Amino acid sequence: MGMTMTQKILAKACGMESVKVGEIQEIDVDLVMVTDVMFPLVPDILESMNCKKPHSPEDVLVVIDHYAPAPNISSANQNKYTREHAKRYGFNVIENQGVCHTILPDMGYVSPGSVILGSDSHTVTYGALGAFSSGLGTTDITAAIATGHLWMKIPSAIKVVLTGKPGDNIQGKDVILNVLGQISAEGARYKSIEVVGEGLKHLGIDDRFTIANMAIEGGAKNCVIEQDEITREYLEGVLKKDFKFVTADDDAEYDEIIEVNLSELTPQVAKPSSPDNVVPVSEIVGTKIDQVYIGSCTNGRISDLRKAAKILEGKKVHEDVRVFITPGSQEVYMKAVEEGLMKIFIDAGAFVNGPSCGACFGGHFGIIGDGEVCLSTTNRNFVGRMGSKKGLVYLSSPITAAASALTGVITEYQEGL
Ligand SMILES: CC(C)[C@H](C(=O)O)[C@@H](O)C(=O)O
Ligand code: SF4
Repeated sequence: MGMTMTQKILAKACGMESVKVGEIQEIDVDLVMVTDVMFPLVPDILESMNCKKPHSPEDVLVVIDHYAPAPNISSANQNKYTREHAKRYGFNVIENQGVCHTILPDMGYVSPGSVILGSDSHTVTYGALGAFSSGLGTTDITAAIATGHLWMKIPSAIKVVLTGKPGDNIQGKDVILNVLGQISAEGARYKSIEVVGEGLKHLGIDDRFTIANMAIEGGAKNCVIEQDEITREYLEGVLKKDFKFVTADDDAEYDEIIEVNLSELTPQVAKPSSPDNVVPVSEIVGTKIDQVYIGSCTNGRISDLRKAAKILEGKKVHEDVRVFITPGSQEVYMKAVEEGLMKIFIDAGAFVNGPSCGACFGGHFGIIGDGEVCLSTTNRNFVGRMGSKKGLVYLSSPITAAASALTGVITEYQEGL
């Protein structure tokens, strides 16, 4: 029986020739990432395990990104605790560099075939480069920190085949929203989503990060995207070591195969209050919005900002709409400054934040009030996700978000808007 990409990675990580769906295996972990939200639990759990010396502290990254810069005194104290204890154990602390899932790949921590576990559910993002990556609860994460390995049930897989060529107003966000609409928020529970097909060659690396990032919104354990020349070019720019692509066997088994024909795909939007509540943008054109948010680990990368800037250039955002731009990382921020994108945003009347998780999870930098409607490029639109429980969040691509920022209502972008 052939293996999927995920099975191949996990087989290698547990030193086996092959693994089967449903088996429980002990896998070696290459990297553990913990954010400021969960890290404060780690020292006590390590104590309770009687672990004085974690397995390999140099392979543990503690990223302070959610409540960064600290928006209030309790976060400031929590971050202080995190810094002190992370350093005591010898972990690497990364702060104010941006969102974990944007910075880890760009810093060269992710390679095809590597096993990365994170305390954050969107750790699935790294599968865009052919890694096995998954978000876990803090107890499991701490066990991996303590021992360097973890038990794992080998997941079955859903294959997503991308065909055709997308139009200019289509981004990775439209692809994954469409997939979520097809499979539902439960559809991939504890499964891998493996994305393949000739349509991939039209999707840049940033689009692929967006797709992998939102696999968790379908309940997926992980997501692996087929690697190709686009992956190679990106990895050659960030990795200092050799890497080898992971491929699925021709006779690998999938629970389900779904197809997205990119030629026919139109801009998609997730309506409140679930990321799988997806309709084409055209169905809800004209819905009034109070705020537009462009950023997060889903859509805070440079190509996202470039696309938004192209639409906003020389224009003014609608007078009734607040527009927040939150780059995913310092690196993205700097590039955007160098390319003149920030000037375009500010001239258009948008507000630019420093890189952070920001308002994505209702933390700070633009949360919404009672009855307000936000069109956001983030990944979740649950009740209360971006602030008030009486607010509503719609999810879209940066192109749709930028077009809507100009009109004050949900808008399908067309040339010449
Ligand atoms: C706050 C944190 C636990 C959470 C996650 O795990 O995903 C956050 O990053 C999110 O996007 O909801
Ligand atoms: S940007 Fe949003 S989705 Fe991403 S890690 Fe931060 S809070 Fe979670």
